[in-house]
Amino acid sequence: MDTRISVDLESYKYPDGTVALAEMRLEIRRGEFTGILGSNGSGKTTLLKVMDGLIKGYKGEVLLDGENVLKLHPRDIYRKVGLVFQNPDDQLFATTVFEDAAFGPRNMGCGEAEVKTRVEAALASVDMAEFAGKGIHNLSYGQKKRVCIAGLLAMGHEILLLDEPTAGLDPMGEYRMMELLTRLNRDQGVTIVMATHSVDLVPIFLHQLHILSRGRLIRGGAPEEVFTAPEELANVKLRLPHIAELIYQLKHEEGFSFSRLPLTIGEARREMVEAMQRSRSGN
Ligand SMILES: Nc1ncnc2c1ncn2[C@@H]1O[C@H](COP(=O)(O)OP(=O)(O)OP(=O)(O)O)[C@@H](O)[C@H]1O
Repeated sequence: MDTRISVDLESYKYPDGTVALAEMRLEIRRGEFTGILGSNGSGKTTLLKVMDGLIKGYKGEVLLDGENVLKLHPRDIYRKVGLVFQNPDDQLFATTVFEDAAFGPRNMGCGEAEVKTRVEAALASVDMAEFAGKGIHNLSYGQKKRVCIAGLLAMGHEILLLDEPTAGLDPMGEYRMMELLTRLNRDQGVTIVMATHSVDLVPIFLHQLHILSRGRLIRGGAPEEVFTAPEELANVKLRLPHIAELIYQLKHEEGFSFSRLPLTIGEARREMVEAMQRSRSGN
């Protein structure tokens, strides 16, 4: 997999002197589904804005497909990368769903036939085709989030940066949003980076995880490499996924023998069945 975004920052300070990012080094590779996990104020939104070229004035370098983001024309960034804000009301502004999703392609100079094709395909990708004529103000919060994503897909973005896409959604809405992002990633090859607090959803869906605390990268890797011990996560105001916490307690407090820390219900079930079999056979 080749690198699409490379972040190598010594530091970024907001104008009021707040150091929001420090010694931040990470890579986003083509086709990966990556999570940026951290507690409130850890620097997730700032990092996404740095990747999208919205924040400048940092010490260090951010590369998009090998080119310095600060030297690229905004048009060349937005052709490839799209940022979905946490609150859809900060992003949507047209009166209808179709018109909102059409804004980007029209702005890129696409003719009306091309705009229609792109918008219809993008709305279908996010399961919102039947809402094309509906007023934005009549949509639910979760539907608005989908329209935000459709607007970026209609522009043909290959990389989506999403700021807490599951925030404010009900449990089924969270799950459906993660399934939608998984589909875009797996079936359409969209590289996805999402900021989140949602430790329970992350291991089920994501390939890579970067944990931030106070603007610094604490650890990174596949979810099973990152979620290993509750103490380390508690230090950065996070926790293990519930299922991993249960297995961790059974192992460390009740003496059950598990070969590894499972992160999903399916993995936990397998581990428990194996542990029971070992216990019955006396091993
Ligand atoms: N415009 C700004 N001016 C000054 N400080 C800011 C600004 N925006 C963010 N900060 C500060 O930078 C730090 C990182 O903020 P950021 O919004 O990136 O965190 P976050 O991890 O996205 O938080 P949350 O999970 O609460 O959305 C915080 O200390 C915040 O107060």
